[in-house]
Amino acid sequence: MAPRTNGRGVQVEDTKICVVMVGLPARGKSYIAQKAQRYLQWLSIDAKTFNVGNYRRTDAPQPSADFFDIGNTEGERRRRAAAEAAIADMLAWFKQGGVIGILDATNSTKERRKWVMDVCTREGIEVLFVESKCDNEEMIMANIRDVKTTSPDYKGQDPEKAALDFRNRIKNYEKVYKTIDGDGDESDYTYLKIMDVGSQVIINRIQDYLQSRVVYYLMNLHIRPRSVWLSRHGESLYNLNGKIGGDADLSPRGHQYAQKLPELVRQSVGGDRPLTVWTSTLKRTIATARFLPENYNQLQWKALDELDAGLCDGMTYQEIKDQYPEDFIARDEDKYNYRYRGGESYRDVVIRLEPIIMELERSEDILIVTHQAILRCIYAYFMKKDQAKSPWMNVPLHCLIKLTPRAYGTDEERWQADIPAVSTWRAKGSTAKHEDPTGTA
Ligand SMILES: O=P(O)(O)OC[C@H]1O[C@@](CO)(OP(=O)(O)O)[C@@H](O)[C@@H]1O
Repeated sequence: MAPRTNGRGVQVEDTKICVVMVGLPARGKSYIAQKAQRYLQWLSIDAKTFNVGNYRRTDAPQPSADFFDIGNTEGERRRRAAAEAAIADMLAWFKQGGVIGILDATNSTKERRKWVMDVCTREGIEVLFVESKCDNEEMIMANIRDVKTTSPDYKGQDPEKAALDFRNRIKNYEKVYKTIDGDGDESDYTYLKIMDVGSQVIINRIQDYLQSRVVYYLMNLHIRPRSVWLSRHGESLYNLNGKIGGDADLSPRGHQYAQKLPELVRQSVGGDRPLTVWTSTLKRTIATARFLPENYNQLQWKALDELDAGLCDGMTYQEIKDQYPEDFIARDEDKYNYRYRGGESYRDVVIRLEPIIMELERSEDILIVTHQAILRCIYAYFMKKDQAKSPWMNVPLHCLIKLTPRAYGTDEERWQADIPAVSTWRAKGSTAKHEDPTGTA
């Protein structure tokens, strides 16, 4: 589409994209859809998933596998009606300003894909097909296990019967399923085809920046089991004094935490499996990671440095309130968007963390030793915390957090080191140097 100007002569993007999932059931389409939605929302790009199955489920009781047979005309009529309803809602959502709509369905025939393509093109919406093609039995089985325990279609049913029914449903789809093969009309389509969860990918006719961002992200996803460990640095001398920013050394208790960290990590890993360690380039995170075993690879990232407080760097919250009272109030009113004079906002931090998230998605087990604001942003990505709340989250010092991504969410465990530290958490409106977030002192 032609770019629009915003009145000040600056070109603004007017792209709207419908990401159309393609593939047989149990190929991880919903997983891909929800990951893409989360990634985009975290980057403040308005994205929403429209799951056709949910529309089908609202109008009738749970059907059996026969319902999905191509010869079942009533089934076909209802499945088509569900797709129409989902698309109608998506188009209405685009009109209200939505940017990336994700149509989560099998879209397994060329006819169905052409229909979606025509409807979207008429409305000026770009279409990006994302096909997950997988013949890996192990992965399909894992997905079936997951579906039969989590899908609303099989709620309360005998798991064995559910698995059998689901397998029959897949067989019915297999009768009509056509992969996007670049033949005929489809050779002009924009698509990403992911084979066996990333072992091979095919990309066709990617048109613009936003599409390429989505495609690059999806290419980096994997579903091998792994965890991400997060820790703040040990208590610093600045933390003790209630000062923000800076590049201070650890306090004596901070050093104790550094000595304790290898044991905490070993406990949470459940063995001697080495992790890769990422720190910031600031002294307090590097010092915190220095006793970790030598076979742990360590890497310093500038992108993991603490939120830059600009002119306020090195001040206490009380000093900021005294010297920049308006800024102090503005930050409390909208902490996510407030940008320190000459420094950064949480929104800025998310943008600079994007390559970290991309690299995390590509990687296996990683331990990140970083700072309060940075940890909040990374945590928010995995745990789907919204922007208004995440900058106010309490992330205690001397605590190791383990996040384990699963098919439909992320599990969290915490290990608190038995080493006291000040609290750097601050309530809205307060300038207290150290507060107790639980209120129990
Ligand atoms: O956004 P707020 O809540 O002010 O928290 C960020 C602050 O956390 C601090 C501690 O108060 O980070 P750090 O973990 O690096 O010590 C400050 O340096 C930083 O400005």
